Amino acid sequence: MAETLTFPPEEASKLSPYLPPQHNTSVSSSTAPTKPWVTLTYAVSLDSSLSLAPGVQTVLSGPQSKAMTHYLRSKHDAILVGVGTAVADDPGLNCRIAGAEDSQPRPTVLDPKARWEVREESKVIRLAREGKGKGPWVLVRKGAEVDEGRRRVLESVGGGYLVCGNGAEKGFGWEAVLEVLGTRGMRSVMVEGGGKVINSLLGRDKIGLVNSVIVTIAPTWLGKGGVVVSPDREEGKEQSAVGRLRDVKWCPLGDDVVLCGFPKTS
Ligand SMILES: NC(=O)C1=CN([C@@H]2O[C@H](COP(=O)(O)OP(=O)(O)OC[C@H]3O[C@@H](n4cnc5c(N)ncnc54)[C@H](O)[C@@H]3O)[C@@H](O)[C@H]2O)C=CC1
Ligand SMILES: Nc1nc(O)c(N)c(N[C@@H]2O[C@H](COP(=O)(O)O)[C@@H](O)[C@H]2O)n1
Repeated sequence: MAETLTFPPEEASKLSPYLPPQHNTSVSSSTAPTKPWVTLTYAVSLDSSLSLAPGVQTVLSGPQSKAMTHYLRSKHDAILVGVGTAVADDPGLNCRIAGAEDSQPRPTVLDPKARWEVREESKVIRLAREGKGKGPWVLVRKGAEVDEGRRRVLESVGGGYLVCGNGAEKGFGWEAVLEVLGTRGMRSVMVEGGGKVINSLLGRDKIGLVNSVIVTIAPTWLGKGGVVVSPDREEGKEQSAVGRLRDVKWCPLGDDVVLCGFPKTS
């Protein structure tokens, strides 16, 4: 049986400035879609690695910061990962906080070429079927060849393939991703990873898309060869475009420390 997690209210209150506005009502169909609030959140080692190697799931968060991640999931409408993570981790992408079982985020997978072999046994599908999570949305490029069996699996749990962008780009721009989510009533999205997703979201032309950053830092070095968070640096500049966070707060949680802050908006 899946574990149930608890996250103490005194810890939760420290995070509240960095969370999206909470809504008690469902979105009315007349509400114009707006860009969802984006929280970028992940766990890294002291050498900025998300995992030991591409395709390898690596536990970094201790129990308290893991509970924090699930608390964050309860505060967002959607949770987003790249297909690399979906393939490597077979993630559940649900919320397992006691008392927040009804606040399930919508799992969203960026998969331009529709290569994720989602099946009945995939954890996210099993959890959705058991009523412990929602059916995933898989964002694919216009013209992607979609497997009909996988489509049936997704749709059987209320998920599905969503076409994103105009097919002109290899992937799709973040603006297109957020538009697809906003149009479907998602007012907040928590981006969890992996490396390509995070580094692309911290790119030069993405300033203003990320509203807050919450990073768990685990007291370990994974060593060379890991999947590293390190966005491109503009030529001749002393830092990446996203630069330094403001209004920073450091919250120790067990052996880990959680860093919260706001990125540049312009
Ligand atoms: N420690 C942590 O908090 C986390 C660790 N991970 C780890 O990260 C690793 C996976 O990272 P990566 O291999 O870099 O894969 P990834 O999860 O970033 O997925 C990359 C793929 O996503 C798609 N994609 C990414 N950005 C896109 C965009 N803007 N538009 C369209 N498609 C886009 C592309 O198909 C790309 O090849 C795994 O080992 C996983 O365990 C993943 C999430 C969180
Ligand atoms: N917060 C955090 N700490 C770690 O140590 C991790 N490895 C991850 N990974 C992310 O969590 C997903 C798996 O969790 P569930 O099966 O959904 O509970 C994984 O896919 C990454 O997005 N996160």
